[in-house]
Amino acid sequence: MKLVVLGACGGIGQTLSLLLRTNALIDELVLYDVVDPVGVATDLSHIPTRQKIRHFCPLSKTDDSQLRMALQDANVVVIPAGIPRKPGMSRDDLFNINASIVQQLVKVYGEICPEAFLAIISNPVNSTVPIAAEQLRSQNCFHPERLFGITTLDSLRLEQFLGELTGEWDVQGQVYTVGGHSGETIVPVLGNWRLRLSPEQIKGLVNRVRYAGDEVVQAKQGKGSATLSMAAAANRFLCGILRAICTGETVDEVAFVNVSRLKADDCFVREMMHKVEFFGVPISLGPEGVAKVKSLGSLSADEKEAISHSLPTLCAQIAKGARFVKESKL
Ligand SMILES: NC(=O)C1=CN([C@@H]2O[C@H](COP(=O)(O)OP(=O)(O)OC[C@H]3O[C@@H](n4cnc5c(N)ncnc54)[C@H](O)[C@@H]3O)[C@@H](O)[C@H]2O)C=CC1
Ligand SMILES: O=C([O-])CC(=O)C(=O)O
Repeated sequence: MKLVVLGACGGIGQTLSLLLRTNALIDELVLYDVVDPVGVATDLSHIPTRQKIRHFCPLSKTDDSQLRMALQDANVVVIPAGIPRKPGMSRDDLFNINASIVQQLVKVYGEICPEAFLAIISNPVNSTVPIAAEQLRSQNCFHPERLFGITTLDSLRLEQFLGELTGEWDVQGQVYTVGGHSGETIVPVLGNWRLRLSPEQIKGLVNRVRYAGDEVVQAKQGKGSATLSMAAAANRFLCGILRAICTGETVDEVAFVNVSRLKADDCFVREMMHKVEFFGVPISLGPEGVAKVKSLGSLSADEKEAISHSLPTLCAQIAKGARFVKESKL
């Protein structure tokens, strides 16, 4: 199993690579960054595992030969490349820089390893994932069941903040977020836990999860956004993908995916799939990618309303990503 990290020298990339270094399902870990990853790779290579570690960096601003080599025969590709926010910025403010970074990396992915699972971390996720999809469509190699925006950090935060309120932290899978990855497009789904909380507690919890990214951006005072918790979130998600590919088990995850062509059991989900092309949903993953969208269970009136409310913003951010690719000269 070969896993490639594109943007491996950043705050997320380094921490995530550390976590992946000890994953026994990975035979070859490849680090790629425009900043030479030789130091990070050498450092990680002293951690004893049978995993092979390799590193690549472009030879010049226009060189893509090293990226091509990095991606050769990849099974899983994760992209944390791109700039992070500073206080006062929205994730959408990152669009102008990160859109081109993601598009360029995905173009080469499409040429070299379009069958690999592709997981995108770079913000704004609500637009970078549609950018990847549109770029791959233009190359006739889009596999919607293998493209993911990683929104796991929102669910991690929900689990943690719920734990702080209830004293119960072992709630993975019982609560999660759906929708997108920005402000009001993040919709926490509380399942039976909503019965244990007062309306004020629910309101406070939902608001904290939605704006938890800002909490970290402000605390880091201009030195970036969440890196350590994001690396933990991406590691959780990638461990799920690796298990699904390597063991053939069906694995449950939540991710921002192209819902319009997926199977779903739930009629609420099916109805929503007609209104929006990409949405964060609970999914069952198999060795070929997303097998189906899982049911959202019984939603509260507020959760349903929040989902409806998220759709116009999400649709606009998705369309912005697709338009960027259609108008680009890449
Ligand atoms: N999906 C999510 O929940 C989250 C997403 N993020 C996003 O992740 C991204 C990365 O964040 P950090 O690691 O904190 O940033 P960082 O600035 O520490 O690292 C980014 C890395 O990307 C590299 N890079 C830039 N252009 C590249 C290219 N063309 N090819 C390869 N590498 C390239 C940089 O050299 C740098 O090493 C940001 O866009 C941030 O907003 C951050 C937290 C959560
Ligand atoms: O807030 C940011 O810019 C980074 C991010 O997506 C998060 O922490 O959720």
